[in-house]
Amino acid sequence: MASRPKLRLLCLHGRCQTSATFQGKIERLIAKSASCADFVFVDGPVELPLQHEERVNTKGWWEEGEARSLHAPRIREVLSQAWSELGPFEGVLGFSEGGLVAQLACHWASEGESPFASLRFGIFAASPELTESCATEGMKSLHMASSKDTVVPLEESKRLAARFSNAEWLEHEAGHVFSQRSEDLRRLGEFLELRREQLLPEELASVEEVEADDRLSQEQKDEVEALASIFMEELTIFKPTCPVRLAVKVLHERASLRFFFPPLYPQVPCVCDLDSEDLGVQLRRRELLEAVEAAREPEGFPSVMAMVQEAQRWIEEHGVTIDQGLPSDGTAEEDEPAEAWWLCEDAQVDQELLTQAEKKAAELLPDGSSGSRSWARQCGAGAYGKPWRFTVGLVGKPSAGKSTLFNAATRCEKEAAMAPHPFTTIDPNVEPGWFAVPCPSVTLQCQDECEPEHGRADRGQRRFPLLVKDVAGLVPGAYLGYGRGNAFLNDLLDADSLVHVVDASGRSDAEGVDHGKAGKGHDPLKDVEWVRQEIHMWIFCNVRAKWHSVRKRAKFAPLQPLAAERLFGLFTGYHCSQQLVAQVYESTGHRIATLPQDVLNWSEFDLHLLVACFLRVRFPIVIALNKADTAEAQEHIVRAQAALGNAVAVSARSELWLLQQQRKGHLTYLEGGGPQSIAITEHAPEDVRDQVSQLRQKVLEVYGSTGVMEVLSRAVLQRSPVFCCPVSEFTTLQSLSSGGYSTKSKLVTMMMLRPLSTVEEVHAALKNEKLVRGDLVRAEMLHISTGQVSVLRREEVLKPEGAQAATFVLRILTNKKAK
Ligand SMILES: Nc1nc2c(ncn2[C@@H]2O[C@H](COP(=O)(O)OP(=O)(O)OP(=O)(O)O)[C@@H](O)[C@H]2O)c(=O)[nH]1
Ligand SMILES: [Mg+2]
Repeated sequence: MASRPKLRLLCLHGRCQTSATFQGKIERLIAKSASCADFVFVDGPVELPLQHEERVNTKGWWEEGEARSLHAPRIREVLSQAWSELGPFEGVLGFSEGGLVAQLACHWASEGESPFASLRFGIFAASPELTESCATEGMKSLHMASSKDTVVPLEESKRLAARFSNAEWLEHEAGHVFSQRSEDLRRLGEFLELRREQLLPEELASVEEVEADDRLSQEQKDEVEALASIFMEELTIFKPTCPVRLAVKVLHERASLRFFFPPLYPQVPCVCDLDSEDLGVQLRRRELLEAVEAAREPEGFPSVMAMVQEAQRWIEEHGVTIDQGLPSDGTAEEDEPAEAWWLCEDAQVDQELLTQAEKKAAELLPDGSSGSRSWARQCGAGAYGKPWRFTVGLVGKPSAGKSTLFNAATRCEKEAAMAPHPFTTIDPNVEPGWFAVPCPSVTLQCQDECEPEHGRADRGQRRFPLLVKDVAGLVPGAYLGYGRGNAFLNDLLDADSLVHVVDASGRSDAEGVDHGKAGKGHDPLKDVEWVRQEIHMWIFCNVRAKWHSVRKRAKFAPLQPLAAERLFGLFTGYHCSQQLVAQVYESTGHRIATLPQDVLNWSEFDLHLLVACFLRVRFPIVIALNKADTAEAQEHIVRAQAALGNAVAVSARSELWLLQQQRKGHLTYLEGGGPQSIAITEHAPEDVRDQVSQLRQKVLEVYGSTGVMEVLSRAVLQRSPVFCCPVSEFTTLQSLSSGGYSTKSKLVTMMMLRPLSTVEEVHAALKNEKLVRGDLVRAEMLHISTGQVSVLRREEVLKPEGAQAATFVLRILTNKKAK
């Protein structure tokens, strides 16, 4: 494991940005150089007025019209605070106005002013020059500039570079931006690596050297000493000793937690990071770090010990996915029968048992039923009190049309690659797309005055955003690592539900190779079964490989209380809580109280059933019978829809074509609509007219629409979300919008929340989005069908009536008025 510490780099945003937006702009650089440097962001001290369509105020470093000189006390204060709470920093990186601030920092460091003396280099992107000449002695620099920059001319950036001796120069064509071109990122990465080698030697320090360093506080020295006596050779202390940088091994040689003490630690928090080259650990990195962060002691107290212990506990608890792919831990029971079902090789899955388990699971948990159960809340960890940003994952075999559906669903200008050969897509594409929700304006008879935030109310529905994720094609045996195998399956983990894209034309075989019209005719119904089973086997094999660890706990009396936690913990890697797994466990007819005795007698079927039920709840799947426009598809679609509840005929290519023609001005098209939704413009070419008439005949008249919007909507509604329209008055139906203002138009704002959200959580979500201020005083609901108003209790759960999507018109009163 690397023994060299990382650089700390202070990043300064440009005018009209914030630390968060700037971080987003350079995220590729951060990702590429994460192993070499920590990127730390701070906000400028001047809050700029809200601009059109902005939801938060952006920041700047100087007031409007103020001279940008070396005399800048407000900026010095911000930087000094950053240095003592988040620093010290070896480097500074500034974009545009932030580049001026970076010059100030270099100047103060060159002059030896406290606390900036640690600073050794600067990266200046699209940076103007300070009016007064600043000191640059001892500073290395890299300058990024563009001849296409119309804000800061190239010449000015060149003059700035000339002020530094040995300046490195990097020119690009992208204009007034921080270039994210791979070539430029590589150069920047090399520059950072070199600084790291020069400034941070690969040398370790002893506890005595830490003790002897006068620059460190006694509290910091005491903590290092205590850690050394507890962790001994598991602890590494890096040189130089000030600031303190440590690493503690938490998983033998495979992972360490790194700690960095800012000068004011423990009064300000230490920085903690996970260092691991192990894939299993990296996959869980964010979760592990969240758990570790939550274990911090209050400020003023040493935290490293508690954080390391939490990491060790978490790793033990989640062992299943952490050491995925690692050699066995050797804990398999010696006395287990050699032919036991849980000791099988991966490839040995009893297909018959799996099919039976799926059937039983479908009876126990019919499609779309889980959202209305009392435990639907447990599905998807902890995002209550916030709007639900829903992600639909598109899965299916290669060339089924996933990327075409993705491009159609997201109206993506920069289209995901589509081609008639397998594995066109390797890395997942993620973009915002749209689905349709019932709009309450229809029943409330105000459709004409209703202007939804997105699009408009039409045919009783309105558009609502979601994220669509297009992943690589799945091939048989993916769970064993074929195709892109497990990496692909991992890409799906953040999806809230799945759309399985099936090539309903039957022209392509199981591997996705298109045999055209001459193809023998593959039965698309076979594909439908197979994808669910592939995901099932992936989870099943992962759990089965650790089954011995559940048995171990169930067998020995002192460990029995841990058996349930262990079993449920084996599922939490699929982004869900232990409580959810516990509820799914009970839905299979078992009782948690007798779990240790029961699981010892479990057959392979029992585990299949648990996995099948879990899958139905965690990853509900809707089928898109794609390529509905082809002649061969019709027969298959009729058969498939008769056999399956949740299958929609789709022609992704037609939807995409319509959107492209609309963009070219050849027609107008109401997305998701039927034969009447297309109006050809006067000057449309003849071939476009022909195509439209074919498309109407083959798709819209047969299936009602292209099916794209429909299939996404079904995928979302499977998870039973709650939709809320907050209004200021029921009489006017005027919406609440940003800042708590009410708008002139009716029912503008709609928010999607997780199933069974309470009134209190709706309030929290509205507050989170800055639609209301203050504490909840009273909540009222307008019954859309009767026009009656009722008062809601704060703990009241918002439940749909019947199978309809749950849409609520609410009036939330708080103790603070809108600003
Ligand atoms: N006729 C017809 N062809 C379609 C439709 N959707 C996609 N195709 C074609 O099917 C081929 C494969 O489409 P892609 O969208 O690249 O398929 P994919 O599932 O993303 O494939 P991989 O990325 O390789 O997994 C392309 O030639 C598409 O034009 C459709 O609705 N109708
Ligand atoms: Mg693709």
